[in-house]
Amino acid sequence: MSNSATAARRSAIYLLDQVLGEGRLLAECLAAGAVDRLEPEDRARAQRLALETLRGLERADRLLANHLNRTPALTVHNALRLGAVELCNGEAAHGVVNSMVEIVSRSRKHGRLKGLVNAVLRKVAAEGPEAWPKMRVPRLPDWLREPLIAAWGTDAVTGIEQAHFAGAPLDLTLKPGAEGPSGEILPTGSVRLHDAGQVSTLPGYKDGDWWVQDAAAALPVRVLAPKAGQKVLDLCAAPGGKTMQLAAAGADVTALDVSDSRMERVRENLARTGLRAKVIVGDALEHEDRYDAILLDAPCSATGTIRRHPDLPFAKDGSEFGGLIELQSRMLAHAWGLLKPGGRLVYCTCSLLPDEGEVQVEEALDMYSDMSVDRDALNVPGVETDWITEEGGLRLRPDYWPDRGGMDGFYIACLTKSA
Ligand SMILES: C[S@@+](CC[C@H](N)C(=O)[O-])C[C@H]1O[C@@H](n2cnc3c(N)ncnc32)[C@H](O)[C@@H]1O
Repeated sequence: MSNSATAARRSAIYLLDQVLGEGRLLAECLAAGAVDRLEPEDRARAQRLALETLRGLERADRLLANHLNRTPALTVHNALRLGAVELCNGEAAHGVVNSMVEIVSRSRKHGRLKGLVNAVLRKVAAEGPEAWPKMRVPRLPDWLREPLIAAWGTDAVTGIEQAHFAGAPLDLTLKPGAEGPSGEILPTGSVRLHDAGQVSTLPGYKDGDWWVQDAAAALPVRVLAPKAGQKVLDLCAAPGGKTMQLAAAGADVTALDVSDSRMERVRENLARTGLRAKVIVGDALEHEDRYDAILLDAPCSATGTIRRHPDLPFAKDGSEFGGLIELQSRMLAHAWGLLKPGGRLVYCTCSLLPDEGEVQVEEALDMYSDMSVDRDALNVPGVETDWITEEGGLRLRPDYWPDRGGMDGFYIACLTKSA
């Protein structure tokens, strides 16, 4: 058994402890340096193992419950969960079991449970791989499942859960005229790679020919369709996928975000791709100027991104969503004031909850007499008419394009201000 495989597993267990015990998002843990001491390959492995375990958590818990009289301490439970998922995904039993026994035996507090870990994982190794594919697709927790069923129906939520369990391929947005790695060209124009490997080693990365951006996330700028030279504000810009699209279209872009560290990513992305934008760190609600077009990609529950962030349903409980919904409507009101008469504003969120999408736009249309929806703006390649909503927005869900590998959940609407 290699030390490096065990180190990656130990870090994966730590990440699981943080998500499932402390309610922290993986992105927060990684940004705080949780796996920085590992070699790059082991770092990637630790992250992949944590993600796979969270995706398969319900199945792992069901298998383990057959062999546990009571639930052990969280970190031992997480070692068992990780071991069960690896075993059921075809990893060799001796490596997984020995590694988990070693990790638990080194714990001062839980070392005495190494025998239990050994016995339980051996049983899972014997029966798990055959049982695994017959088990139901893991469900979302009720706090999220129930409002989604109320919004989209049970069949749609089952499809969304299948998409979450399958995970996400890697989508790229190409700079106009650039060539990217060869992959599937999606109807909306993004390039999809099903087995991408390490992003920074793909052809064209260093030359800045493309950037990683889910196909759904690439649509708001296509809907806004900025013209060269137009003065455009990207109001919540970091890490900058949409800023780069706006700049690549030749717009005069101001990118604003409240987070200094996230804005650093925008600067790096612009430098890598050779694109230009004015970068401002500040509060969207305090920004003053006038623009021809505005993109408001508002902070939201991010419930549309669970394919790539399976930690979210475990780290969150919905308690902060009310505050986000209020912030979205204040941001939309402020952004509306920054838009010139005759201008266009795209409001979007990577949320599956209508309160952060359809309802925000319906309420805004009632509130502002100079606001109307531009349905024609949704006439972009690859957008299906079924995705267009009653109030004239675009609803995207992870269960769409099931044969292609799904897409992020998103809501997008183009609002025009009377001249
Ligand atoms: C959905 S993300 C934006 C993603 C980005 N548009 C992209 O395509 O890469 C929402 C962003 O809103 C920012 N944000 C949250 N509150 C803000 C505020 N009051 N003013 C400006 N930005 C804010 C967050 O820092 C976060 O980067």
